[in-house]
Amino acid sequence: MATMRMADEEAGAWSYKGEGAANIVLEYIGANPALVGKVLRLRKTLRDHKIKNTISEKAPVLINIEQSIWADWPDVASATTTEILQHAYVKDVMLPLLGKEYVDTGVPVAISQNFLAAVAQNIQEKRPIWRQENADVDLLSPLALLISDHTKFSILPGVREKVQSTIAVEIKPKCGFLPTTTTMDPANVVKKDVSRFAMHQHLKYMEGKLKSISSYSPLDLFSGTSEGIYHAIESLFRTPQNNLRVFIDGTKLFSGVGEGAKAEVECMRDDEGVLQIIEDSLEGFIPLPLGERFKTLQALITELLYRSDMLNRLLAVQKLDNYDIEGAIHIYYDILETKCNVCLSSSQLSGKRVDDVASMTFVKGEQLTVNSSLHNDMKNQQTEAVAQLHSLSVEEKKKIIRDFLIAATAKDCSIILALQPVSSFTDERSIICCPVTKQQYFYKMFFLDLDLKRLKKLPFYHELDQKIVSYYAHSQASRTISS
Ligand SMILES: O=P(O)(O)O[C@@H]1[C@@H](OP(=O)(O)O)[C@H](OP(=O)(O)O)[C@H](O)[C@H](OP(=O)(O)O)[C@H]1OP(=O)(O)O
Ligand SMILES: Nc1ncnc2c1ncn2[C@@H]1O[C@H](COP(=O)(O)OP(=O)(O)OP(=O)(O)O)[C@@H](O)[C@H]1O
Ligand SMILES: [Zn+2]
Repeated sequence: MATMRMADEEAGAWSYKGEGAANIVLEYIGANPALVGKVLRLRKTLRDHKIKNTISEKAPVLINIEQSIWADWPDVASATTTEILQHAYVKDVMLPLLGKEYVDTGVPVAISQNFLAAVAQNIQEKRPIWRQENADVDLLSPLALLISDHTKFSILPGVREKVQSTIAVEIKPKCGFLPTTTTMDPANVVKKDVSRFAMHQHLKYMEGKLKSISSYSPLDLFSGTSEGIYHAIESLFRTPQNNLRVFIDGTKLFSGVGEGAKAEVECMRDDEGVLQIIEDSLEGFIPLPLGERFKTLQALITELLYRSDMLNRLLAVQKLDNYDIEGAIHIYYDILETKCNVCLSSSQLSGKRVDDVASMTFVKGEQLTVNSSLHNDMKNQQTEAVAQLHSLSVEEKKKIIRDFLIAATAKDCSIILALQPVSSFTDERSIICCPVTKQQYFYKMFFLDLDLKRLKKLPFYHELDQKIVSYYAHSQASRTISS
C-alpha cells in the first residue's frame, strides 16, 4: 500500500485531543490544507512493554491461530503492523457490518521516531496523570491513522469561514443486552437480569476506580424507545465517567472527571456551576433562554439516536456474542489445542456443596433464590451446552470465536454525533429538526474505535467476568443480610 508520509516539521502543529486505553488522538492546528480538519490516531505502548520493536518486522502481527480465524479477510490475516491490521479490520470486517455511512476507516500515514518523540513531548502535560502512568506514545510505531475530525464539520466549498458553532456528543454505549445462553454457570444467573455495565460499576467502585456508581444503563440506550434513550442520555449527563464527552467547536466542554474538559462532572445533580457553564456554552447553538438549553440538547440527541438505525445496528453486532465469555472460553482452549482450564477446574470442584450465596440472584435489591432443583436443572443444561461446544468442528469453533471478538469490538466502541445549526445556505448534508425549538441542524454520525480485540485476551475476559459477577452477587447478598 502506498503510504503518505507525515513531515517531521509538522509535529508542532498537532495538539492533544483525547485518548483511550490503546490510542492517543491529536488534532491538527496548522495551516496545511491536506491536514486541516483531521485527527491523527497514535498507538500507545504500556509503560512496561517498551522493548517490542515493530519497525523491521515483516511477519504478520497475528499469531498463526488468529491468522486462520481471520483467513477469509486476507488483509487482516497478513497485516505486518498493528496500524495496518486495525485499518484492514475496520475496512473489511466492521464496516460491512455497521454500514459504510457510519464508519470512517481513515488512512494510514508513515511517521518517524523524531515526529513521535516531538509530539510525545508537546502533549505530555495535557494528558491525564492516570493515563500517563499506564502508557506512553509508542515511539517505535511506523504508522498512524489520519482520520477526519468528527467533532467538527469540514468547511464547505465556497464558504470562507465557519458561520455556526458545532456541538459533538461522544457516547461509549458498552454492552446493550443481557445474555441468555445456557453455557453460563447457574451460579451466575444474575447476568440474565443485571447488565454487565451495572455490575462492573460496583467492582470499579470497590477498587477505587470510580467516585460514584453510574446511573446510566446501556439497556435503556438500546431499548429502541425514545423514552429509554432520553433516560439514558439524561443519566449519561448526570454521571458521564468515560461514557460521555461533549465538544463545542472541537474543544471538549463536558466529560467525566480527569479528562481535562471545561465542565467535568461525576455527580452534577447539585452542581449549579457546571450547569451554568453548559447553559452558557449552548448560546448560539440552541435559541432558547438560559435554563432551557441543556434539556433541549438532551432531547435533540435523543431524537437523532431514535431516528437513526445506528444503535440497532450496533446491538445486532454485539449480539454476535451468542455464548457469552462463559461459552467462548471453552472454545478458546480447544482452538489453542490445550486442555480446557475451565472444565478442568470445574471437575476438580465437582462434589463440593453448591455455594448458597452464589446460587441467588438479586434484582434491584430483591433477592430471588434459585432453589436447588432448579439449580441442578440449570447445571445439567450448562454441562450439556458446554459438551456440545467442545464437540463442534474446528470451523464452527473458529466462527464462534470470530463472532465473539467482533462483538467485543462492538461492546467497546463509541458513537460520535455532530450537529450544526442550519444557516442560510443549503448543501447535501443530512438535516434534523429539534423537537423543542424546530431549529434545523446539519448532522453527521460515526462509530469510533472499532479496533480488533486479540485472542489472547479471552482468559482475561473470563477472569474479569467471574470477578465482576461474584463481587456483585456477594455485595448484594451482604447488603440484603445487613438490612
Ligand atoms: O472490559 P471493559 O468493559 O472494562 O472495557 C475496557 C474499557 O474499559 P471501560 O469501558 O472503562 O470499562 C477500556 O477503557 P478505559 O481504558 O477504561 O477508558 C478500554 O476501552 C479497553 O479496551 P482496550 O484495552 O483499549 O482494547 C476495554 O477492554 P475490552 O473489554 O473492550 O477489551
Ligand atoms: N475521528 C475522530 N474525531 C474526533 N475525535 C476523535 C476521533 N477519534 C478519536 N477521537 C477522540 O479521541 C478519543 C480516544 O480515541 P479512541 O477511542 O480511538 O482511543 P482508544 O484508546 O482506542 O479507546 P479505548 O480506551 O476505548 O480502547 C476518543 O474518545 C475521542 O474523544
Ligand atoms: Zn471446557
